[in-house]
Amino acid sequence: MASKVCAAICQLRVTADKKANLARAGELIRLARDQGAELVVLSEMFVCPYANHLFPLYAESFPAGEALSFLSSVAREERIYLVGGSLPEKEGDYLYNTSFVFDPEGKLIARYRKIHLFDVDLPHLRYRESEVFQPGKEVVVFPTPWGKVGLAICFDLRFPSLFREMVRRGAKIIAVPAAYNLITGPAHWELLVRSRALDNQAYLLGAAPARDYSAPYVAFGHSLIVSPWAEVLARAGAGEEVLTVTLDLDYLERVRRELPVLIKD
Ligand SMILES: NC(=O)CCC(=O)C(=O)O
Repeated sequence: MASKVCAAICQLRVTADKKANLARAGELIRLARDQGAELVVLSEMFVCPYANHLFPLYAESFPAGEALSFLSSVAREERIYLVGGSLPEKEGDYLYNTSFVFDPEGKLIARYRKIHLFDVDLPHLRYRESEVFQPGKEVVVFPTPWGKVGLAICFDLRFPSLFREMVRRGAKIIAVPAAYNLITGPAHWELLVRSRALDNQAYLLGAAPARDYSAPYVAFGHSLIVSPWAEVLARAGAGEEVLTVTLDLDYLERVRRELPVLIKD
């Protein structure tokens, strides 16, 4: 098993034009590849603005769909493991907020449906993802040459037991496509990503979209790559950006050995 992997997050500005979003995602993924990335993560809803009324219009049913075929092709062309952020997935009569993962052959190797839907009633932010999406039911980790990678989406970050379950199943790296906002983002985003890294002694890849004040839901930005010691290894600003960091799995094993909290759980 290889002990080092160059991981990247592509923080892109999402527009209402799906084709343009895919083209831009392709450019940023190629930029990440030029910087050595072998594992690339996109944000939650990288294909469409984050808005309940739009999700059904952009939904795709595996294996058909523009975004799904784009993800598979770019993973194959660039020879990367690609965590395709998330997109609205349609199966039968139901929609899910789903992350699809492709391997360097372009083959689908994992599919995670967001378990904890974003239903909140804050003074300046009311959101009800459950009005359009069904919650997922399955915890997902997938194998890579560097060890197992777990998947969570955005609001899931607030539910530590999900992360602990991924770690029980062997996850060393956890990819979190997300889209925090200007209310909860400044207050909680970094704290949550670092907390989940700390309590699971895992690498966390928190992938956000770039901020766009003209969007119906203004994303916070500030994608993060955090170490098993909860250090921020890379932090994006609010605009478009590619983050790349080499993750050292021997270091992770050292942290878990020297501070053995997981085995006592
Ligand atoms: N899309 C989401 O799940 C947003 C989650 C969020 O902003 C939070 O505060 O949690």
